[in-house]
Amino acid sequence: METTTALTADVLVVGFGKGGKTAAHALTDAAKRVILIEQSENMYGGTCPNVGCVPTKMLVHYANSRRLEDDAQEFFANSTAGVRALTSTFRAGNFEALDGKDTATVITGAASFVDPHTVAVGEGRDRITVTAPTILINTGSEPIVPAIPGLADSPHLISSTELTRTANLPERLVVLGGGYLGLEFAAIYQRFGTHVTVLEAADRLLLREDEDIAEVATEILAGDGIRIITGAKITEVRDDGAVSTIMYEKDGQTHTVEASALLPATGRKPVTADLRLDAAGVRTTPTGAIEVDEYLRSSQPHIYALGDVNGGEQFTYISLDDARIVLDQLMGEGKRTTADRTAVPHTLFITPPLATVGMTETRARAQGLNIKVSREKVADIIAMPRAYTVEETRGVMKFIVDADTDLILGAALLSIDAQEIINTVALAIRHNITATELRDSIYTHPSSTEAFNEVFDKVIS
Ligand SMILES: Cc1cc2nc3c(=O)[nH]c(=O)nc-3n(C[C@H](O)[C@H](O)[C@H](O)COP(=O)(O)OP(=O)(O)OC[C@H]3O[C@@H](n4cnc5c(N)ncnc54)[C@H](O)[C@@H]3O)c2cc1C
Ligand SMILES: NC(=O)c1ccc[n+]([C@@H]2O[C@H](COP(=O)([O-])OP(=O)(O)OC[C@H]3O[C@@H](n4cnc5c(N)ncnc54)[C@H](O)[C@@H]3O)[C@@H](O)[C@H]2O)c1
Repeated sequence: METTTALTADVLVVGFGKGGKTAAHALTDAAKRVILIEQSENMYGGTCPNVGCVPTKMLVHYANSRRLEDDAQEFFANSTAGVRALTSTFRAGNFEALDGKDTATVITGAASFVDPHTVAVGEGRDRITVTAPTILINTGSEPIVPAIPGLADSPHLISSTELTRTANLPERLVVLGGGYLGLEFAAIYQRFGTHVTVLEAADRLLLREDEDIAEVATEILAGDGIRIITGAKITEVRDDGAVSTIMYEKDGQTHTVEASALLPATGRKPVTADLRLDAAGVRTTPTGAIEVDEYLRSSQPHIYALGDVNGGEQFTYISLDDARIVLDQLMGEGKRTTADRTAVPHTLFITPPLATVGMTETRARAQGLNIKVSREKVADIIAMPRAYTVEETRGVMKFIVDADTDLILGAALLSIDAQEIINTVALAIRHNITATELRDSIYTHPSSTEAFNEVFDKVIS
C-alpha cells in the first residue's frame, strides 16, 4: 500500500548549495521552519566543498608541494586521500550545522514538484511530500558532455568529481576545453606527473581576457609541460583497450592524441531536467536554467532560484550573493538585486593564479574610453620581493585606469597571491578609490599588495 508522509514548512529549500544553505541558516535563525532536501548524502554542502572549489584547490596545494623524489602514484593517492578526508569533514559539518537546529530538517532524496507549493521525495512507503508557501531552488549545475561520436560511451571518460577522488594517477589525460575547469585540472595533473593535453575549440585560451595576459598564462602552462592545442575541432573518440584515441581537426588537417583518461570540460548546465518544473508552472530558458528576474523570482513569484541553476555566473560567491538577494526579499527591504553587482572578481587557480576584475583593455578601448594602462612583469616589480621569497616570479600585473578620473577600470593579475589581492582592487573599484590612493597606501612588507605602490605609479604622472 502506498503511504505518504506529508510535511509542511515555512520555507522549503531544494538542493544543499551555497545559496540554499546560507538562506536556510538565516531563515531558521529568524525562527522560520525550514526543510532542505538534498538528493545525495555525499553532497551535503553542495558542489563547492564536496567536488568543486575545495577539493580542487587542495589538489593545487598538494600538487605544488610534490618533490622530485616523491613517487608520483603514491604521492597522488595520498593527496586524494587527504582531499577525501577534508571533504567528508566539511560534509558532516554542513549536515550537522543545519539539521542540528531545532527549526531545520534535512531530508535526503531527489525532489521533484507535484504542484506549485509541493515537492515529493522517494517512492511508495518512503514517499515524503513537503508543502511550503515559499520555495528556494538551488540544484546547481552538471557537466555538459559534448555530442562527439564515441565520447559519451568511452570507458576512459572521467568526470571532474572522479578526478578529485580517484587514487589512480592517469598516465595521459586529455582535457576537452580550456576554460576554468579544464585549465585547473590540466595544471594540477601535470604537476602530479600526468602527461596532459588540452584541446580547446577557440583560437586561443582565455578569450575573455586581453590577448597579452592570455599569452603569458599560456606560456606558463606550456612551460610547465602541458600540451595546449587551440583551434581544435574534436571529431571522434575511438577506444582501443587501454587508451582512447581522440581525433581532431586543426587548420584543415586531421590529428590524433591518445588518452588513458578523458575529461570533458566544455561547460556546465543547470540541473533542472528531473525537477518536474512544469508541475510547478516554473519556466526555464532554452539552456534549461530557471528563468528569473533581478530579484531571483521565477515565473512563480513564491519560487526563487539561486546559484548555477538560474543561469547566472557559475561561482560559489555568486550563489552566496543570490542568497543575500533572496533573504532581502523574504526578510529585508526587498531592494537588493543582481543589478547591484559591480566589479565581481574571478580567479583561475593555475600556478601562479590569474585573477581578474572589471574591464579588460580591449573592452575599454572598444568603448572609446580615455585610458592609461600599466603593465609590469612580476619578476620586474622591485617593490614586491615576496615573489622572490617564495620563488614564484612568473606572471604579470596589469591595470586599466580611466585617464580622466583616475578611477580603476579593471585589473588582470597573473601572480602569486593574485586570488587575495584582486579583492582589494575590486573593493577599490566598488568604492571609487582612485589609482593614486591605491598607489600611495601603506601595505605590509613583504606582501604582494605592495606591488600597487609601484605598478600604479607607472600610470600616474
Ligand atoms: C571542479 C570545480 C571547481 C570549481 N572551483 C570553483 C572555485 O574555485 N571558485 C568558485 O567560486 N567556484 C568554483 N566552482 C563553481 C562552484 O562550485 C559552483 O558555482 C557552485 O558550487 C554552485 O553552487 P550552487 O549554490 O548553485 O549549488 P551546488 O553547490 O551545485 O548545489 C546543488 C545541490 O543540489 C543537489 N540537487 C540537485 N538536484 C536535486 C534534486 N532534484 N533534489 C535534491 N537535491 C538536488 C545537488 O546534489 C547539489 O548538492 C567550481 C566548480 C567545479 C565543478
Ligand atoms: N576557479 C574558479 O572559480 C572555477 C574553477 C572551475 C570551474 N568554475 C566554474 O565552472 C564553470 C564551468 O567550467 P568549464 O571550464 O567547464 O566551462 P567554461 O565555460 O569556463 O569553459 C569551457 C571551455 O570549453 C571550450 N569548448 C566548448 N566546447 C568545446 C569543444 N567541443 N571542444 C573543445 N573545446 C570546447 C570553450 O571554448 C571554453 O574555453 C566555469 O565557467 C566557472 O564558472 C570556476
